[in-house]
Amino acid sequence: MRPTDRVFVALDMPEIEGAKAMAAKVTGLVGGVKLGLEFFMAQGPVGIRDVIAAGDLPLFLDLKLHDIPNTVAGAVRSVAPLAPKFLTIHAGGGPAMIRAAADAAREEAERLGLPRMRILAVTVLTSLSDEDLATVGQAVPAADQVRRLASVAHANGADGIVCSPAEVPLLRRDLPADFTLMVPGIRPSWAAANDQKRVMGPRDAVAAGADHLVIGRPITADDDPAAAARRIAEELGA
Ligand SMILES: O=c1ccn([C@@H]2O[C@H](COP(=O)(O)O)[C@@H](O)[C@H]2O)c(=O)[nH]1
Repeated sequence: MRPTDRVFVALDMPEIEGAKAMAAKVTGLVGGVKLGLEFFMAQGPVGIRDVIAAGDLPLFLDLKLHDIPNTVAGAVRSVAPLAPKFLTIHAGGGPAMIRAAADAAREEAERLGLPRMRILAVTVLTSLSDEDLATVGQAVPAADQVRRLASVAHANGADGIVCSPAEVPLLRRDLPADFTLMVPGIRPSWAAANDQKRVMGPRDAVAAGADHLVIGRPITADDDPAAAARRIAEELGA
């Protein structure tokens, strides 16, 4: 994989033209685009198709599905025609929900004759600290909870997980090499942390064993997004 292929830029914005323009600015400097709740709620599947058709970048659809197994399986089937490379669900939905999503992704890809989307299970959001977890009644360190949820996700057919860079070294020891670690909470030394709490720089995250990095505001909020993406690519060895 080329260093730039590791980076998915998070296009967290509501407008189609803004998302297309940002994707165009960073094409060649990143490996794909991540469209999530802000864009999907505003523009839906039609908007997703529009952004993807305008460029030539793989899609990471970050919808963080979390519901009963039957409902999540239906949602996976509904987005399958968009052919995302990756789709997120919440690992906290439990074993049956994860299994339902993985089965639906496989069956629907076969039915439609499309490449199978990879199901990634979100473990503990990178915006949460150990103290935040204790506040909501999970009195274990984030790293322990991530490890537990990663194991549940792997055992139930997920293709990988979303975790913070801080947990990557531990998970790389526990999990097979082909289990994808998709890692947000990436902050180059020159970028603000914003609402992220469990963070690391891009080079350190890859050195720790991350497969892909999700990077939003350090690129998209910069006065020159292409220059920011280039600095990150250079930091990764491009
Ligand atoms: O635990 C998680 C899961 C998903 N995300 C998403 O990644 C990007 C990060 O954006 P930044 O601007 O680089 O903070 C964003 O779209 C989140 O929804 C995450 O941050 N943490």
